[in-house]
Amino acid sequence: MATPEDAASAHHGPATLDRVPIVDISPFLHGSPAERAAVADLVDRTNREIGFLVITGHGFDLELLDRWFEISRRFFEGPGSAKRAVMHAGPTAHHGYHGQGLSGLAAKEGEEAPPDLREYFMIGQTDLSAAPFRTPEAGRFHRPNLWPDEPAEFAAVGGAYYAAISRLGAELMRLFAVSLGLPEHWFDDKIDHHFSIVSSIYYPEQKTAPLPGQLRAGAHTDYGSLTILAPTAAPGGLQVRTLQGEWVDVPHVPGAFVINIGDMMQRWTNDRWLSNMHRVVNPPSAVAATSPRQSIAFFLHPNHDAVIECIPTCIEQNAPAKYPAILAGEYMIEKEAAIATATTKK
Ligand SMILES: O=C(O)CCC(=O)C(=O)O
Ligand SMILES: [Fe+2]
Repeated sequence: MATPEDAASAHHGPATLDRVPIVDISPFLHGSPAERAAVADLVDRTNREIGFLVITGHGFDLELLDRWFEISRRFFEGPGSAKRAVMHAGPTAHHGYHGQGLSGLAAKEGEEAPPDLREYFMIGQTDLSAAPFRTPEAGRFHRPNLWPDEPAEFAAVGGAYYAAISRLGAELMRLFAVSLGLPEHWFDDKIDHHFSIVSSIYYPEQKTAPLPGQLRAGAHTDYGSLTILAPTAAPGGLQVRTLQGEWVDVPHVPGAFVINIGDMMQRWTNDRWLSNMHRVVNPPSAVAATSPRQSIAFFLHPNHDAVIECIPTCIEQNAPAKYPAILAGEYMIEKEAAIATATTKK
């Protein structure tokens, strides 16, 4: 959203974070008020200055994560016909399989962008029987999932992952609330019928050299409130751009998640927090032909009818509210329309 240069001049001197911190959040989940406040303050600083953090001590079921990686890998390594059978239905219908596209993620940032060297599968809410999912306005955001027949456990494990990571997402929103000086439960009723997406991503081994400028994932920002990413330890990984303009590797810590802020959260916080640029680089050529990579992203999108307007604690004397109120769903529709325009201009 805002460029690092904008954010740097708005808020910071030179002593800003130049790497992604690793934060143990268990004192927030289980500690005393003072321990909770210490984690929350660190998270506020991190979200202002780099927009990315690596969290340990989150208590997530890592066996479920491993299982989902394994089932996903079998799907991606399986036959093309099985993938085509669950192809997503169109540019605004995300659920299902996405093959390598026509242009990369960086196209929406106005860059020339050859296709990203990846494919992915997107899952939304798995049980749409509750009333908030059944209104006419909700339909656009809550489509039925498409499930492949093979691997047989795909739907069960993918659905279990969606439910479990949604619970961690809600806990992190509580941590964010405290970090912003809000009551802990401030976001709860804004995410109780969220339209989040789990994206299981596969970056194949590279048998031929990438085109000039072609990456596993081009430089971009995420759109939602927060992203929870589980990467595998493979060469050719995630990088984030610091406020000083350097690309730095996001450290890989076994069993940890990478958390980052999306554009909606930057807007919600009146640009106090940074939705930062990141990308996935190619593996070194010596190992590229034998180095596939996987990651699993959870994009937390609040309720489609949540009002995104300047959070009260983010209005300061020298920072009046910058953006008009907008519904989270409308915001995403505007975003998708802008991206469609940017990518068809190429
Ligand atoms: O695979 C990764 O490490 C990051 C993927 C990503 O940034 C995205 O899909 O938005
Ligand atoms: Fe991303």
